[in-house]
Amino acid sequence: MTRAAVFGSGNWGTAFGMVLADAGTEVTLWGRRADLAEAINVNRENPDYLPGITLPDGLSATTDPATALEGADFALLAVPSQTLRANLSGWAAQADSHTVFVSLMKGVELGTCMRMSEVIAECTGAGPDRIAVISGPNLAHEIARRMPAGTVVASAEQATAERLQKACHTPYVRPYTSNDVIGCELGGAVKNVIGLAAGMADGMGLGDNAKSTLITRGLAETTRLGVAVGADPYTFAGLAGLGDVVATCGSSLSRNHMFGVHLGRGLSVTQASELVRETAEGVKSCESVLELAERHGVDMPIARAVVGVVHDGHSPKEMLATLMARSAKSEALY
Ligand SMILES: NC(=O)c1ccc[n+]([C@@H]2O[C@H](COP(=O)([O-])OP(=O)(O)OC[C@H]3O[C@@H](n4cnc5c(N)ncnc54)[C@H](O)[C@@H]3O)[C@@H](O)[C@H]2O)c1
Ligand SMILES: O=P(O)(O)OC[C@H](O)CO
Repeated sequence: MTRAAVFGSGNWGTAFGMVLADAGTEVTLWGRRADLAEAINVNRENPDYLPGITLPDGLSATTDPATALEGADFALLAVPSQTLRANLSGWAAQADSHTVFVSLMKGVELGTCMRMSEVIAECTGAGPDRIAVISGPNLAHEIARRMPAGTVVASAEQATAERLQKACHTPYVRPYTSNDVIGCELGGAVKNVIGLAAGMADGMGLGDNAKSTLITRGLAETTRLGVAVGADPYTFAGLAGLGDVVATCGSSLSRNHMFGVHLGRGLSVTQASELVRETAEGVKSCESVLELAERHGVDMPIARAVVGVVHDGHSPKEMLATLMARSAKSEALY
């Protein structure tokens, strides 16, 4: 039987643990809190993140990373992107030499501008055949209710992608394989930044044309960055690109979207953080995405405008004025 350790018992770690278990994979969920692990094991529920959802039998929880990793074919990582490096320094040595590390995260590390698969490679020493990424339009609360979705399982090694695809294929999750790890990761990380901008537009009541324009031009600048760092531009037309940006920008279940809505309604970053208490990756990753773009000489006006609001004290109205005042140009798709 395939075994998986899932690190992070928040929304996505728990929901994706359910997917794996429903696909017949034996899952051990790691979390920091003993009381939450006990609630999961005894009550078959994660009351903090997915209240009212009964967890499948093939899923148990622990606070001990070694127990989670014992015999694991896959170690799936669903912690905040900015803590991954510190987390892996405590866990990596306990993994078997064959364990495949899988990023479920959608962020870029501050300071280094590394994608999560790059952080994994550096911290674990795993080669490309032992690294994978899963990304797509996957709102945890819908998946946990077994509502249908597609997703992308990406690894440089096709055999790794196919093994992981099998380990998470259920009647309600349809995983597609890809070899474009860079494109899938950047699609996931940058859509959170676009989601913040679209949320601000919604919060300001700017209408569907404005939001659609942000989605489309946001995808263009995401693709521009992706191509500059080695991604396949077509990946951004797929589930990990277009698919995810549409789900994020359109859903009130998206934390990034809702964070932006609060800002657009006039709340401060501190007030929005208090309302959206869960991980909204774009709030931090907008800075690392923009820095990555600048390192590669790529223009990302929407990401720059989001950084202006979230970190430099600009108002969403100023963001709108800045974006609309840009000089006229032809519509390059990236
Ligand atoms: N929620 C979704 O719908 C969804 C879907 C796809 C991808 N993701 C991505 O998955 C990742 C996790 O998101 P989430 O929704 O599960 O977030 P969450 O806020 O629901 O859960 C985060 C988990 O990480 C834990 N955590 C926080 N700080 C930690 C630390 N320093 N060390 C170890 N653990 C720590 C928290 O206790 C919690 O269990 C993010 O990168 C997110 O973009 C989320
Ligand atoms: O809640 P968000 O904004 O982190 O989005 C969740 C997923 O990434 C959507 O695919």
